[in-house]
Amino acid sequence: MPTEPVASLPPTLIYGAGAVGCLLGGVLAAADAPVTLLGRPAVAEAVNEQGLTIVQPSSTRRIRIPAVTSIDAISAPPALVLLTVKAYAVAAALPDLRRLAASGAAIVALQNGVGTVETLLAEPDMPRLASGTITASVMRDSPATVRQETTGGVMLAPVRGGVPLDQLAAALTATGLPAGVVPRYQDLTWSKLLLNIMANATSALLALPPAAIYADPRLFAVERAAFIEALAVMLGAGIRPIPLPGFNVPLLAHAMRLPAPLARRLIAARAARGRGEKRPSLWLDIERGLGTTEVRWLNGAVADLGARLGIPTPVNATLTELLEEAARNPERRRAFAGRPDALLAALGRTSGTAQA
Ligand SMILES: NC(=O)C1=CN([C@@H]2O[C@H](COP(=O)(O)OP(=O)(O)OC[C@H]3O[C@@H](n4cnc5c(N)ncnc54)[C@H](OP(=O)(O)O)[C@@H]3O)[C@@H](O)[C@H]2O)C=CC1
Ligand SMILES: CC(C)(CO)C(=O)C(=O)O
Repeated sequence: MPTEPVASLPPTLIYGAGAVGCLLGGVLAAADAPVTLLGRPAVAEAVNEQGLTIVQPSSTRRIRIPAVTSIDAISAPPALVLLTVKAYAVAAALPDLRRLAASGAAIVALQNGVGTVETLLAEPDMPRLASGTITASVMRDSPATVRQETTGGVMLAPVRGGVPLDQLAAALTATGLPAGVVPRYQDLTWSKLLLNIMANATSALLALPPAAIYADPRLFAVERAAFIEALAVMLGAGIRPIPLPGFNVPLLAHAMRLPAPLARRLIAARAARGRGEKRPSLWLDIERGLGTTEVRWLNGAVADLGARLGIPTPVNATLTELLEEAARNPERRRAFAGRPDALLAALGRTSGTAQA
């Protein structure tokens, strides 16, 4: 029997059976919530045949959850859609999302970065929208196995129209993933962006793990400058850092503004562990060889808002450009892989100095 918070969750479709989608769908299905996964054929086939294996810090479970490859195969129209594709895959999903919205579904966008909510808001016929973020780090080990690498939870925020966010938060919390609701989606998405830009673009370009980025004071200075730029554009737009499950973002923002050596001493060790064994997302994106990454929604969003507000964001703008070039052209990435001096030079930072 599902517990009361899970029983009150309306029929829910997880659109994007990847690491995050499988974790959220899996924990809800394990608690008997009415969830269906929508994913690629290899994933749907493996999940339907073998069940979905969820590895969490304190348990490993195999869960039965129906998986489909098309919205035409769903038995009843969902009332709720958790959108869990990458930000760069949202455009291709729009025709499905329009049909789902037309049949009454509310859509919760769980992408990292800033821009997906705005894309959905531009859709005139999506009256019920919300935003969400997950702070746990999740990897896919095989088509039907996902691994939650770090503890964390989910934070949700309304965007437009009525979305049963309190029910969703209560259901997720009942499954063991602490979840809450905040009033302003901009605070939510930008606070998560602050976490996501840390040791992400630099790590992807250099093919070095976050621990190596934080160990080098010159690279830490780049991280700190990118973070402070992002914070400046947020504050300039009236957006505030807020606490997210497992991450005190306001305290992090305070620590980052301390002098660089002190900031590094306070932040480096915790930040290096933030993703567990998972590589930073932009590194994973670039290695998939699709020619695209989520950098436009991360550092790129900082540069875009900075340009609109007249706030300089040279580090984020350059990291966006370099990563986009490297995603399109592997030769460009080879120029930086394992070569901090080359990246520092491309960022206009004299090698050997730790500029603020
Ligand atoms: N993994 C993590 O630890 C965290 C990720 N996030 C964010 O959550 C979002 C999802 O990330 P993650 O789960 O890691 O990404 P994944 O790439 O693991 O999952 C997305 C899945 O959706 C599939 N997909 C994309 N478009 C469609 C479509 N039209 N129809 C069916 N399936 C589709 C993808 O298939 P294919 O690959 O073939 O396109 C992929 O299997 C991202 O924005 C990410 O930044 C947030 C917090 C933590
Ligand atoms: C940083 C993390 C793990 C969650 O906070 C994340 O969002 C990601 O790696 O994509």
